[in-house]
Amino acid sequence: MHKLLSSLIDVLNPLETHNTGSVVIRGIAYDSRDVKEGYAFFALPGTHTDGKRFIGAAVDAGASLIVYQGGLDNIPEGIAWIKVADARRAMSAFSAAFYDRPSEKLRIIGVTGTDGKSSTSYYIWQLLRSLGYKCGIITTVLYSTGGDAVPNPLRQSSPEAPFVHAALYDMLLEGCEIAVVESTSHGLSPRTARLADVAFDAGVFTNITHEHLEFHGSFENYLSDKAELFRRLPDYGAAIINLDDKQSAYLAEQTKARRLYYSASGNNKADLWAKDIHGSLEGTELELLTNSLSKKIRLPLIGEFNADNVMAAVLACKEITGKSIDTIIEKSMELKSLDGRMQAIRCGQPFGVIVDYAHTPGAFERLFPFVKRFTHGRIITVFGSAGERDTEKRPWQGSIADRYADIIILTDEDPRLEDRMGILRDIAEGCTKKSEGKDLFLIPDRKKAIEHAFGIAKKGDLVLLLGKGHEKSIVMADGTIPWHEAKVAEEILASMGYKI
Ligand SMILES: CC(=O)N[C@H]1[C@@H](OP(=O)(O)OP(=O)(O)OC[C@H]2O[C@@H](n3ccc(=O)[nH]c3=O)[C@H](O)[C@@H]2O)O[C@H](CO)[C@@H](O)[C@@H]1O[C@H](C)C(=O)N[C@@H](C)C(=O)N[C@H](CCC(=O)O)C(=O)O
Repeated sequence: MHKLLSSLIDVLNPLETHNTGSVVIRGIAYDSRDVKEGYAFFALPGTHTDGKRFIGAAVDAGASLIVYQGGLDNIPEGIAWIKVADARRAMSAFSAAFYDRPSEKLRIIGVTGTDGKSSTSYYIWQLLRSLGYKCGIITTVLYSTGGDAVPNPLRQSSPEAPFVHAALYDMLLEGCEIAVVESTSHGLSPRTARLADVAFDAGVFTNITHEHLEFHGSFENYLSDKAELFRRLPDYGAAIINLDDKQSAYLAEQTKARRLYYSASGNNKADLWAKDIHGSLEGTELELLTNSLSKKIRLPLIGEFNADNVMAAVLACKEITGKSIDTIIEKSMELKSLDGRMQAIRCGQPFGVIVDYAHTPGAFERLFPFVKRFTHGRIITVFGSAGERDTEKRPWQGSIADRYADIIILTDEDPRLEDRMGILRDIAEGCTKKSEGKDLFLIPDRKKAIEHAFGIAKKGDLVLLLGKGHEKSIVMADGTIPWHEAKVAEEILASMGYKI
């Protein structure tokens, strides 16, 4: 694919331009290591370094255009360059234009919230497919441009704008009508502008609790960044809101779109509400109600919180397709859960093992009381907290686990450049009822931590492995190591003599 720069230049709102006549653009990169012949290189300011330091490398790799913000000491000769006010914002607009604004030709459903975004997105995608629609999906866990979903190749949930628009473009080429885009607060934030030029038709809000305050600065900013999805909806669009969340009124005020509410707590002011939710480690039974319908269903999904996710998905599908809610609810009984989300590991061992991605206080508050109800023995939990991310949540995670778990084993999640033991000590501050060495263990090496958990687990106990879920790596100070929590758990069980 290629385009003349002259057909794209206006969307950049250039402050200064140089050599921009008859330049051909063949792709877009924000990392010099990804630049190929004819690419536009966006030099982005970063938290660790500045993209402008890599302009030389981008030129050597064949870049035909450099876009940057702020001052530049060595302006390269013999190449086109454009100075803009905000390089990330410019990259978003440029990416949308380069790929012919694919989001305007698809019906786009954005899903935001602290917890449940990926599952809800996946349920919407599955429901749409079972209703006969061809659709794509971009989530933390998986990704599809029209065919079967494959694991997300990136470590980002909301990827950078060039990836998003390229994926939406591929979806159109493959004949998709609808796309489901998991929309994180990072992606929606004007500071990253990753989703700034995606034309959403419907937005789903799952819930909001404490997370990513290292990035947003305050809960108010975090909430406001999430609300960006709702501000951006057109008046003919649909805003699907969890009525049970404290921020539902705020979210509703932020949009001119039609508002639809769901409630898992049985609030009949909602458009769709649930009652008699009974979960077990096998699935979830509940009754779904609207003003004109009541339907008892069984979801093959573990975790009562899935009632919220499924109701959100049902309403989103109804709004985007116009199909009857009855038909959509019927299809929800065949939904599959995401890899690493309440995934039971069964290798014949006498204790239970569940792998889940829960890594926020909100997710802990939902998960622990649920599993406690079905566990006759002890709860042994293994988890950590990400380095260089929200530090305030660490003791909070510890105190929730302290209330419900009998034994806590703290371990690496993604330490990054932080001191590994320091992170574990921060979490341990919240575990006031436990004593180190007795029912609290700090074992940074995640494999050793899981081995320890399995080693002490007895018949009837439940071992909860939290925080990694589907993720395929652990980010350490000196690089990334491959990881697959479910496989590691199975391998350790196999070494103990338990095999499927
Ligand atoms: C903390 C954060 O947001 N980091 C993002 C940021 O990285 P950074 O600021 O560290 O970049 P940097 O290392 O300083 O480099 C600056 C620039 O120089 C470039 N560079 C660097 C080296 C080189 O040799 N050549 C080169 O061109 C880099 O590609 C970058 O564009 O800019 C990068 C490029 O745009 C992003 O990929 C990166 O996201 C990383 C992967 C990340 O982990 N982001 C997380 C926090 C995130 O966005 N998470 C949310 C999930 C939220 C949720 O769970 O709800 C998400 O949507 O994924």
